[in-house]
Amino acid sequence: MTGEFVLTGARLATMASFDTPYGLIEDGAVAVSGGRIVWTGPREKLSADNFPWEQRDLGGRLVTPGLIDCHTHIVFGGNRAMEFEMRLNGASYEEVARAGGGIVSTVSATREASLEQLVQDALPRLDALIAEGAAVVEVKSGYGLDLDTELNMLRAARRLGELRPVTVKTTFLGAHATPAEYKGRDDAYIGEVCIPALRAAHAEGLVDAVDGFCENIAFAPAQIERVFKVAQELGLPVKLHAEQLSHQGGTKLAADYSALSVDHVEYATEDDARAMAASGSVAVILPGAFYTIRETQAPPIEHFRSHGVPMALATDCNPGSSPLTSLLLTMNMGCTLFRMTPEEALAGVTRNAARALGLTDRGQIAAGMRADLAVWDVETPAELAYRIGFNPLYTRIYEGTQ
Ligand SMILES: O=C(O)CC[C@@H]1NC(=O)NC1=O
Ligand SMILES: [Fe+3]
Repeated sequence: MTGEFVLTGARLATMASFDTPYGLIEDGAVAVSGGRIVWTGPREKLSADNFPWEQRDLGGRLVTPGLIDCHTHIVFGGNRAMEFEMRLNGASYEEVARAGGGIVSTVSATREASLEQLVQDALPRLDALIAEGAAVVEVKSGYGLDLDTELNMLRAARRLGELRPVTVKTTFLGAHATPAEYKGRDDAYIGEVCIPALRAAHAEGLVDAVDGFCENIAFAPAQIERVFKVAQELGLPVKLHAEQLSHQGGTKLAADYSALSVDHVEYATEDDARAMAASGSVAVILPGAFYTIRETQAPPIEHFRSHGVPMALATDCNPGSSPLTSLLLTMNMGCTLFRMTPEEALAGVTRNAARALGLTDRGQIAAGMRADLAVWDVETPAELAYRIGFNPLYTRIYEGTQ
């Protein structure tokens, strides 16, 4: 189904209003033309004269906005199952990192991989996300840590968006770790590799946003700020992995730069939440990493709620701390591990995830939005977060095409 059509008999979780939970419209209709939603509302208010198009009755099925995974590292070489075993033998995530494992151990496999190999390795991960209704996927660099490979990763990310009916948003993450050849010389790496790679990637049109890893096993706020200053000079928005394993003050820095989002935030404080509320930054909650590295400090959901900080949820799909390619399981984890409500979880992979990527025409079912929709064989929206390991997707509509 493509072109102009009307969906009827749909329970619409529009995520577009706060009047009712999920912005729910019980017996709704959606008129689509040119890949856009041109009208939506209760079926009885649909004027067939205005939209004399093919109608398709969805039989009462639930319709949500197409899902959005706003934080992934799905482009990388190799895998890290052996570290999984190390941790099962008692090594902590930080001990693995300090022993030369962690991020830098994926770097050599990524540097050795061709562009085509990086694309082919990532496609199954992308397909798994699409199979659960994803319409937008953010993809970061950060496993090259040299100029050529950082660019190759972002080229692979762009290629993924050409090969599949999905929107790929790219994020430069050169400040992910210091590579072995710069061990103990973080500042030199930032100046000699990371920043030149950012400039080159931007010049090639490969960068939609800039990220960093602010942590005691990665970079200090002052080092991240060097990268953020260049992002600002290039007119690129920023986001930041912050307060994941400890409190380093990355959140405040990100808020100072009006970051689109601050991600992980397990160790964020109420003051951090206030700063994020003031800057309009989204808290991106990543339960897959919390779960995989057996973290014990949950993110301050209540502070985000009370200060009106929008919360997104994402897989953080990466080979070390979150080998997760299910947004539905991510939603379940957000509820079960962090006590987010099912409505917050759905907002986390739709409306708020769009905001975390600076997208204004995704993540909601409303006139003017792109016609990215997911149709589900469930009665209620809560079932999407409730079930574990079950994918009830009936069909996916991407930019008005089923
Ligand atoms: O272990 C990896 O490969 C990525 C870890 C991932 N990156 C980051 O900044 N925080 C994480 O948990
Ligand atoms: Fe991450």
